[in-house]
Amino acid sequence: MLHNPNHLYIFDTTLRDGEQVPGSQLTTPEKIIIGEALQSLGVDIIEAGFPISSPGDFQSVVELSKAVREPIICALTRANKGDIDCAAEALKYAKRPRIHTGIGSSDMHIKYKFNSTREAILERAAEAVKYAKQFVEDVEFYAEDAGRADNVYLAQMIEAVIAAGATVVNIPDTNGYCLPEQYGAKIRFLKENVKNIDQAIISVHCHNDLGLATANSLSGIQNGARQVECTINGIGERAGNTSLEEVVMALKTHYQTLQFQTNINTKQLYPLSAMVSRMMRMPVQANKAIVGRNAFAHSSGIHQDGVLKHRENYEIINPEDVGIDQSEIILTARSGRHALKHHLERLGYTIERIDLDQTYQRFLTLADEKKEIKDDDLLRLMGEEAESNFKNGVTISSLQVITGDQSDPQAIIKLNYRGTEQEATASGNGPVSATIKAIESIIGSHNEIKEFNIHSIHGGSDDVSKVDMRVIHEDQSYMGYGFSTDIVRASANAYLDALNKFV
Ligand SMILES: CC(=O)SCCNC(=O)CCNC(=O)[C@H](O)C(C)(C)COP(=O)(O)OP(=O)(O)OC[C@H]1O[C@@H](n2cnc3c(N)ncnc32)[C@H](O)[C@@H]1OP(=O)(O)O
Ligand SMILES: CC(C)C(=O)C(=O)O
Ligand SMILES: [Mg+2]
Repeated sequence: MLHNPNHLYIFDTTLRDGEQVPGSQLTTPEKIIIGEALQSLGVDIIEAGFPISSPGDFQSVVELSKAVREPIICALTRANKGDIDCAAEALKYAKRPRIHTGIGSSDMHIKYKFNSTREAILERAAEAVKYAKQFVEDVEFYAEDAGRADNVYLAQMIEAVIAAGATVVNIPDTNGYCLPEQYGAKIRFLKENVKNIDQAIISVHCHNDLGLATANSLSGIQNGARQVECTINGIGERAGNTSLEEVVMALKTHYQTLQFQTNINTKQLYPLSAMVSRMMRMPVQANKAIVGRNAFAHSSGIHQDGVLKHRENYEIINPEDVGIDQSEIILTARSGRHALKHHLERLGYTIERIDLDQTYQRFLTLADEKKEIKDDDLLRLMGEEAESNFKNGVTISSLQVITGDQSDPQAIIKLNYRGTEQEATASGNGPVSATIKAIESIIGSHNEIKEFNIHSIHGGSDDVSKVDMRVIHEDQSYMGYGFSTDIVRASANAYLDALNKFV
């Protein structure tokens, strides 16, 4: 098979090996949705299923072959005629079909799975490839448990299946046994000792039982493999398979050293990871490389300061490259003043007007009580601070609003302003507008409101609403926040919160 020597073929087996995870079985429409997303991601080969295993899996391979036309569609079989007939039938609508057949290659499997001999198994391997070739040109052979197989015997088997017509030879570390150096040396051994190896592409298929699947795959690639078999989020039997996003981002990050290209649009990695996790009911662990919730989250002060000064101090990948908007600075009791200042500024606080050291001490007390400090906690913290800082600030002593569809809404408000209680009434085209006008008539100035958002904190019509607004005063912008079960009162509170920052 002719191929660009710098192209690394991405063989995705999320729908086959990934789907072997208990509880993660997919319906045919779900498989098609994921298959189409894998096509858009740019994978070269999709292993769609194991057609003999059930009528449902057979049908999924048929439907996926019809729906997904760009990548090669591959179906798995054992080394027997029945499986191969079934796979060929399931693939009959595929634009570019591949049959993936194979058999165990370790002495363990030969003796304890097949109760057979090396010679007989080698013959069955070559026979299966020859038989599959009657149906499709593209036949991949897997030497199951190659990780534990004797290299000399493995080389004989690989030579025989290439002679029988295999276009791709897959060397699986089925049980995730190998160390990276051992696995790399195995691939190199095959490169150097299989006479006809240049007539096929070597594929790596590693499992993660020792957490080495990605390292082993890269080692295989560095020693001559040109196809990598992987799954989204690394899902698969037991501890899983090589994770697609890890191997692709390792190749991209180390392009100067490894010089391999893939067709993967890496910006789709995170959205696809989330989709697969949801559909396969497999949560992604928080510290999972590339796509975990914490992969681009910084929570300790020294790291946060470093990232805020220059992102690359603590990030080797730009989160946007994998489809994540931006890194996160998580506020905890391990955060420092730089991180706190960053979030306060983001929320619209003018730091020059705040005693950062004092605020930080109050923040630490709160952070020791709570694991993570969210925006609402900061707003509450700053609200309390505002109350003590703005002893002479404007506060509401009462608010009455009349609204309905018979007349313009009217607000009657009493404010504590400059040491006295003052009252005003105003109407507007809505209850909030009437209230703001009433406040403005007491303070004697009009300030433009640029942004105005109302959110419910937990959902439900009896919820506390949170209002944020950006108020422009003398060309400066001030954020105001207000909370109340009454959205008009929350809006008035937010306006006064902003106002108290410049009054
Ligand atoms: C490493 C991997 O991921 S391999 C792929 C694993 N995926 C699956 O197993 C898919 C789901 N499996 C199934 O639906 C079923 O197991 C089937 C349809 C494949 C087979 O079901 P059954 O015929 O009932 O057999 P069962 O699964 O119990 O046993 C497996 C048989 O296949 C044989 N076998 C296993 N691997 C191979 C192989 N690569 N080539 C030929 N025969 C094989 C076993 O020796 C055993 O045969 P035996 O009955 O002569 O002892
Ligand atoms: C069927 C083969 C390719 C496999 O999944 C393995 O050996 O892990
Ligand atoms: Mg596997």
